[in-house]
Amino acid sequence: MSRDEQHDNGAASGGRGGRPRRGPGGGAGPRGGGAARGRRGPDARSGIPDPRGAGDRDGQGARSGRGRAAERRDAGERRDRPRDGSRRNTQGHERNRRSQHERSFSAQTPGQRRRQSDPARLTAFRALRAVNSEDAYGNLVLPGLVREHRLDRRDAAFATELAYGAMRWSGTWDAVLAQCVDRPLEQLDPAVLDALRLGTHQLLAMRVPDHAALDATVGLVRGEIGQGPAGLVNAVLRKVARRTQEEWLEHLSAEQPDEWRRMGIRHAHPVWEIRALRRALRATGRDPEEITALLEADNEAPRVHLVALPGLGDLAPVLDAGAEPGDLVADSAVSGGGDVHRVPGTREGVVRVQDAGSQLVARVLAAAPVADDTGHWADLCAGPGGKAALLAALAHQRGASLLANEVSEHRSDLVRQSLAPVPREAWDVRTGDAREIPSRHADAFDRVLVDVPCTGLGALRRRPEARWRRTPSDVANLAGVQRELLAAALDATRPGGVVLYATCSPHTAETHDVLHDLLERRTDVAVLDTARLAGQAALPGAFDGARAAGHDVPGGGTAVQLWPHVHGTDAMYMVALRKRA
Ligand SMILES: C[S@@+](CC[C@H](N)C(=O)[O-])C[C@H]1O[C@@H](n2cnc3c(N)ncnc32)[C@H](O)[C@@H]1O
Repeated sequence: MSRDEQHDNGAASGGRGGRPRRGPGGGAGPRGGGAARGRRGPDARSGIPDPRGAGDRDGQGARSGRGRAAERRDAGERRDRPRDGSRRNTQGHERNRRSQHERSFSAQTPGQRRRQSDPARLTAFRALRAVNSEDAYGNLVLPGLVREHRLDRRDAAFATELAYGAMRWSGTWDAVLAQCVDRPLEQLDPAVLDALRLGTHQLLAMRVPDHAALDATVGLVRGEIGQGPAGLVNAVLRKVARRTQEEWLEHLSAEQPDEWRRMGIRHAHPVWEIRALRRALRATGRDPEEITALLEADNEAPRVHLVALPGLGDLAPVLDAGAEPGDLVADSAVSGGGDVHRVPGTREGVVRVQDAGSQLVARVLAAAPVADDTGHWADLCAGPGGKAALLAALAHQRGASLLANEVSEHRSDLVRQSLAPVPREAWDVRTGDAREIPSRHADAFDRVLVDVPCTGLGALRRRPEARWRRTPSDVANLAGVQRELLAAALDATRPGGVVLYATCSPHTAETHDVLHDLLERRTDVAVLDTARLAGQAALPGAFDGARAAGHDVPGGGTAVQLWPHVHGTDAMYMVALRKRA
């Protein structure tokens, strides 16, 4: 199983978190709700991910974000609810009689009647603590905690939605909490603040009855932190519960000084990222007004894309098992749900989870025309190895071989693991700084992939906490190494060979500006028509009409920018360059 979706700077994974409910306008607000009181309108979505995907190690999200458990709960709810909208059970007794202004819920949730914290909420709490106090990656830490707490599928799905949801929406929930706590949030014990975020997510974005969210969160705090803070948490969450999600969003939005901040609240993204994403849409020829759709897509759990390594894996059993054929690249599929580790071929590593955008990157490099290809290919920034495995399999089919380089020892090990299913003669792994490669391998390779370390702003669906962790200074800090790695890639490429510069960030400082600076400095490089290469490497029609992904590059040639809301992939950027003879 590829782990390339799991790690920072790569097409990291995560997205098992459930998707927040769609807002009244169809947007993915944390808790849409239609009518003002409609916390759970008839079309509301549970936001609870498919429990069948909850334990997958790759970390990609369950496709629907909606699980059997939620469906069972809904089914129970529908049985109980007569057409007149009152809530009667099968014996006709009316239950939960409330005024129109009170909230109603259908879900039975883990620990609903327990006074102490239950394992699902404890798991979510520990995941959130690890992320916020130890800088752990949510999508890496949660699966281990789920195993440690021996959660069944339903509780695993609940814990996942709760943890990922609280991570994803923490900026918005903090704005809510700031109005309910009588002191600056920074003055709270960080563990208490995390518990409040979890409680708020249950109250505003999940099908958890108020009393259950309150009791369970207070019980959690009592058990994990102490009796003192339990009182504070109780009082604060009662204030949170006085408004619906939509009412909170309206209220907070009305206080914002401008549209950027309103968007930030409503779509749970930092303002600087919204500005950068909107700028990137415009720079790549798309309508900047697509920003809302993009932010909503970022808040959805990604569909689980699978790839069969060419010549090694077979998609037929995967499709027989319920997956759908992918619509972007050959040999790909979209999981139909369930535990991807049971998909035939995953155990052997010849079928693996990989975002279709990442698959396309490898295929574009392999498809670029190179006269007299001598079969020397390189991947300069290979860890953890997802693209390297696909490239090596493609190389093997052509009698070529891949040098997969990675600076980190640990990630080099992951690259080796990832490459293991590919015949050994088709690859080698080097551990070291790619910027040193030209000193030993100048003008050596026919095809070079340089998938640079980046902010990962194109992979926010997979990494629930990443958006709040990144800062504009990260962009500036990465600028130098991105330029140096691209220069090294060109120096390591033989005249006539091709370099593919790729990044899973659409930020123009990591895409357009890097390319622009290179073209200013070097005369030995020509930008290829990357859009055409991508069209040839992709399935027919993949980029037709509104799905077009290419845009012109100053001075000639094109680059490709994929988008989650358009292509259903990470926002991968790629541009192919020919080193002039
Ligand atoms: C975006 S990730 C690559 C993802 C990878 N291509 C895949 O598909 O699995 C960038 C990688 O570059 C590595 N890296 C960062 N600086 C590097 C350097 N100077 N030389 C080589 N690798 C570097 C990082 O450790 C990280 O593993």
